[in-house]
Amino acid sequence: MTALRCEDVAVHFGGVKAVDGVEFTVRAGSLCGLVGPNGSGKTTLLNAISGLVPLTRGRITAGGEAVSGRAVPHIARSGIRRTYQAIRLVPGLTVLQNVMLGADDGRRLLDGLVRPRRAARADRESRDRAREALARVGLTGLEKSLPGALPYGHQRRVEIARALAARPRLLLLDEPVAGMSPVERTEIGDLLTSLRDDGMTQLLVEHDLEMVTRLTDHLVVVDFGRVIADGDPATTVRDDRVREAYLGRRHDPAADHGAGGALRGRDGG
Ligand SMILES: Nc1ncnc2c1ncn2[C@@H]1O[C@H](COP(=O)(O)OP(=O)(O)OP(=O)(O)O)[C@@H](O)[C@H]1O
Repeated sequence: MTALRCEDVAVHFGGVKAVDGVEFTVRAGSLCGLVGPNGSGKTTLLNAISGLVPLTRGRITAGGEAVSGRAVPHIARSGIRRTYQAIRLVPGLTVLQNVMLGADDGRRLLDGLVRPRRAARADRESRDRAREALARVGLTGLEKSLPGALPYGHQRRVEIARALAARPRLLLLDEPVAGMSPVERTEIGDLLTSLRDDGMTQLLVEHDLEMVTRLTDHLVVVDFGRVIADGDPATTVRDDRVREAYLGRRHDPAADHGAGGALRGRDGG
């Protein structure tokens, strides 16, 4: 079954063709990697799927329903949740409160104004879901901490918990291990595979090709806003077009890694 389908998706910013005719499918229950050199259009694609940027052309569907053309809250309520490249936690709220923001689909706030009793029930539900999500990412016991007091790797987990609290059907992850130590990267990798084992569909943007090849079921490689390779990770990563996109010459990107290192592509960012 198809969880996500992008058909001829284009996002242009004036003359910049950030995404230009992208086609790919993510199978339900799979962990799909989306890789490519710096500036190849990965984040723009995640933004397009989550409704943050409008499509110049094309169509995106999730579980058969149209996503393109919908507003961000509608897409979020339809079960598509994401994390961001830069951590976006609210510093003045506790870990639990931050995660509760993900569990709440906006109705709690509305109910609070007009139906206080129903709001109290929704609040309890959000709290339960948030605790469940924190347990899932291994952060039980840190509910009352402020995010700024936690190590960086834990803050990333809080972000993932916030997305999980909505019990999404599709989780978009934008470089969830960026800036992490090798141990933290391995732990997050284990978390993503265990979520996949639970049946959660994920689209993972990540620069570390060795990690992506190891974790994912399927790999989509983009360059200059276009898909240049798509398929089984081990084969795809050795495709000549992928080698050339990363290094501008024949090379084996997957073999070119130190532990935890990441090939950043053309500009080495
Ligand atoms: N809002 C914007 N306005 C103009 N150009 C943009 C905008 N957002 C992205 N771009 C450009 O679109 C291209 C694709 O950017 P995008 O951030 O999607 O790439 P990326 O593959 O996620 O890069 P990275 O790996 O460095 O995060 C780049 O040339 C970028 O400068």
